[in-house]
Amino acid sequence: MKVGIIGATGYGGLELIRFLHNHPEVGGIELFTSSEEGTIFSSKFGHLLSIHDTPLQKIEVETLASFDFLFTSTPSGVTSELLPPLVDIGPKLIDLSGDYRLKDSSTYEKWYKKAPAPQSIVKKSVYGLTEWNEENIKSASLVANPGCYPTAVLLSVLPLIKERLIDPRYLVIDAKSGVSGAGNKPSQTTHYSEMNENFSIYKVNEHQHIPEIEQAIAMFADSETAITFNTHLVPMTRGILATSYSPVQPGVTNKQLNDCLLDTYKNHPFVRVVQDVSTIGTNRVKGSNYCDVFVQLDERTNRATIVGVIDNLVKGAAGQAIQNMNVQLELPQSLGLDVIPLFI
Ligand SMILES: NC(=O)C1=CN([C@@H]2O[C@H](COP(=O)(O)OP(=O)(O)OC[C@H]3O[C@@H](n4cnc5c(N)ncnc54)[C@H](OP(=O)(O)O)[C@@H]3O)[C@@H](O)[C@H]2O)C=CC1
Ligand SMILES: CC(=O)N[C@@H](CCC(=O)OP(=O)(O)O)C(=O)O
Repeated sequence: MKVGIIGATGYGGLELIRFLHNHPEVGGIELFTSSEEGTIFSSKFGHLLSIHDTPLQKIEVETLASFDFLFTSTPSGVTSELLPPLVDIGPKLIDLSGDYRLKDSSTYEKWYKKAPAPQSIVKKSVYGLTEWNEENIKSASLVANPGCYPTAVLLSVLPLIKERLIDPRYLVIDAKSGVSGAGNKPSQTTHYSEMNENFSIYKVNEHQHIPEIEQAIAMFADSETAITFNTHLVPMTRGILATSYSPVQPGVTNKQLNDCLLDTYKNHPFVRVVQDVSTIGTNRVKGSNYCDVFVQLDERTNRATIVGVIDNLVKGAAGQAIQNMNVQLELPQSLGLDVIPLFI
């Protein structure tokens, strides 16, 4: 099977290469660029010496049309124009950007401040939160891979909202991310001397993942809600930890909350329900496709504390994208993704 990666030089692209390299069904991986055509990949990324010594190729629809799968890992606003001519002409498309996640074009315009993709194509796209949308992903021609924060948040809160154990009207989400979440383009906020030894909040009440989380809560848990969601930058490279707070419905117990998570994910290899809070943390999932979830009822306030942890570049991006490819091919979800977290 022939696979192409557009945006291969970015962090999401590099993680796609790392996992697809070991995927038994992938015969060839070809890498595309908008800015460095002809550059030998391993001359730019030394860790791929003797693994990817091929030149980066120019992005051309005619060339891309011959692939079985195309992964696009580009900034928002790129695939809204690039992908429409490729839909339904051959390759299955998996887009890691936010361009096809939001079903309402005016919502995309408002939060991303960019022109939306054509509505007819957005309509065809399938939201790739694997554990919650497997049946639709199977037959999708275009998968909109979820955002990194939404993955950590949704996998932890959706079961509890769906089973009406918590009240999503008062859901408050406090999320933290490592710096690789911002991609490889240098900026003032990610500059080492300004980010190191610093812990900051950003995009207060205006993060573009707010409408994505609300849309998914409506889609999978049948609840309309307006969430409070804020994001923080932590001086580390990888990882997201999202802590959500919500009142529980009257009479709900800690056991019911935990049983709900355990029951929801009993047949899902990548979501682990953690019982002992001392074993939850970004280094327990680092480099892997796991999402660890945790819930505990505060009996004093009758509010639940709900935690979701992922590696933003794996379950939050490349790993989930490959998990979706496996679903589309009706292969075991963990094929090519079965790695132990780095931990130390
Ligand atoms: N980093 C993360 O944790 C996550 C990122 N995402 C999303 O995935 C996408 C990729 O993220 P990430 O890898 O971090 O980003 P990076 O900034 O690290 O990489 C993006 C890559 O896109 C390519 N690119 C830039 N402009 C264009 C263009 N006009 N046409 C085609 N390619 C272009 C560049 O490669 P070249 O110059 O070679 O073309 C660049 O290396 C983004 O939409 C991001 O929001 C989603 C989940 C998690
Ligand atoms: C740390 C950091 O800056 N993270 C980025 C992640 C964004 C992202 O991946 O954006 P889309 O998925 O919506 O394209 C942010 O908060 O904007």
